[in-house]
Amino acid sequence: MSAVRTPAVGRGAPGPFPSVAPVPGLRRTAPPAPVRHVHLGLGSFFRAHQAWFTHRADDGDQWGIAAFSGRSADLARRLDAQDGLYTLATREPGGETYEVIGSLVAAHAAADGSAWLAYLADPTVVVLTTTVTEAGYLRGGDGGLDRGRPDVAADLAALRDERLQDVTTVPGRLVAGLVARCRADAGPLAVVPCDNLPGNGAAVRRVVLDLAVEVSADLATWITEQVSFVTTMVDRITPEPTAEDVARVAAGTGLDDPTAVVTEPFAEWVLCGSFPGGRPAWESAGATFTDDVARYEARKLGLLNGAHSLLAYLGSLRGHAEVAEAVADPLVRATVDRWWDEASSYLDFPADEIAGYRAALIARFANQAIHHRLEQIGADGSQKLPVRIVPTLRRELAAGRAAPGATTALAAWIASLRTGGVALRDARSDEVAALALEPLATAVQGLLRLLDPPLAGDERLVAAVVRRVQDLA
Ligand SMILES: NC(=O)c1ccc[n+]([C@@H]2O[C@H](COP(=O)([O-])OP(=O)(O)OC[C@H]3O[C@@H](n4cnc5c(N)ncnc54)[C@H](O)[C@@H]3O)[C@@H](O)[C@H]2O)c1
Ligand SMILES: O=P(O)(O)OC[C@@H](O)[C@@H](O)[C@H](O)[C@H](O)CO
Repeated sequence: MSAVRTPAVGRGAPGPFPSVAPVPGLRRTAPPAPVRHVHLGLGSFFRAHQAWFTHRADDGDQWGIAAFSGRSADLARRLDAQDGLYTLATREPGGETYEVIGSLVAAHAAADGSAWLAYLADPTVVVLTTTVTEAGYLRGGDGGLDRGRPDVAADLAALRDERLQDVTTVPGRLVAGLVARCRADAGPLAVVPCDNLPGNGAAVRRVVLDLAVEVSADLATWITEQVSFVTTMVDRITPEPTAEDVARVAAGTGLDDPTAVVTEPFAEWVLCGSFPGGRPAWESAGATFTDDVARYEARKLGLLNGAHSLLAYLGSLRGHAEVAEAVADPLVRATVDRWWDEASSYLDFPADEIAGYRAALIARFANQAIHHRLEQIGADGSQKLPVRIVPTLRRELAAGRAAPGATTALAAWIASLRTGGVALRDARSDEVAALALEPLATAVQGLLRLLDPPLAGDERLVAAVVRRVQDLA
């Protein structure tokens, strides 16, 4: 991996700075690090965040990562053709810098079940990270595994029949890998979810154990004893790369890299939990290990992600396409501030730190070099709003306050569904679309129920959301 390290750029570097010199070619000139870490969900964020932290870690050359795409084979094939190497472009308004990331040493298609099982049965593999979207864990309304789904039932049947390579869902793949590990007596493993879900360690542990116990009680016991589930707060704004991004990276580096990723300079990773088999020294690359991750999660999910969802729906209704554009709109910005005032009262940080965090977020959102499409953020509203907006809304309502910021966020989602703000892409799109077509009051009640059943029983809230949807439509 040392053969592909580039000069330290990006996080902490003073800006603005010009594009740096071309990176080395996208083929390895030295043997890669041994695989000790497996990742599921080979998307842009993993490449800008977890793989980058490992690349930057002091002992990164001991920690190769084998990553599996969530669904498609194309990206894995392209990365494989480049020995897993790819360009990470860090973009500020004043310029772009490039690193070739070397920590990804093998890229596999989702369907490569035999490789998945072989890695997880290998005692030298001790870390498993995931980025599969909030919806990918298939949690039901109570947070447990949604057992009513046909794909979950099919995975359970495959696991019981020992057809471990036939599973298709994320919980199914995790459990199949753990069956292989248990059989091989390969020892402890840390599962490290890196999606925007509060308490993501406990959330993933629950769906995994819900499925495992149906396969066998012994398997569930083995998982309880051998597998730790680490909770993480992850942060780095990384939009889906466009063809224009790839062309700009090629122009800046002199190398054609179809797998290039564009990200912002800021990066944060806060982790809580044990790594019984060891881990990379991610703290040497800036990660924080703590016993109390919940307050970091609450701050990030409420202030950053909550504002992102508000920007997505309200911004698109006002004709904007990207975050930087939407946050520059005074009406949208004022609503974000209102939402932040509401969310901030429940955060366990000193007021000056919250003020600093908010100011930094405005600068991050306003970064016009990052083309973060509202449509990407607005996907899966039924999964995201319950963790980003609803907890604050419930507390505000319990305190007898009207919560206009939170109310506007939910109303903007509903108005967007009814009048075409961001295009509907949702894990529950059939239900969401059908509810949105109902007469307004029925639609509001049904959609609030989908987010959080008690909200639908609050008549004052329903009336307030109805009025707000009418204002926005
Ligand atoms: N992009 C960001 O700025 C960012 C920042 C913080 C956290 N995250 C988290 O990372 C996740 C992935 O973001 P990304 O930008 O890499 O997205 P992406 O679309 O580039 O990649 C997502 C990966 O997850 C897989 N996937 C998606 N849905 C799945 C499903 N239902 N089952 C199995 N696999 C599935 C995809 O195949 C792909 O491999 C987000 O959903 C979020 O929770 C992203
Ligand atoms: O990635 P998602 O789809 O969960 O959410 C979209 C954005 O809010 C999110 O990706 C943020 O950019 C990110 O969480 C910043 O760290």
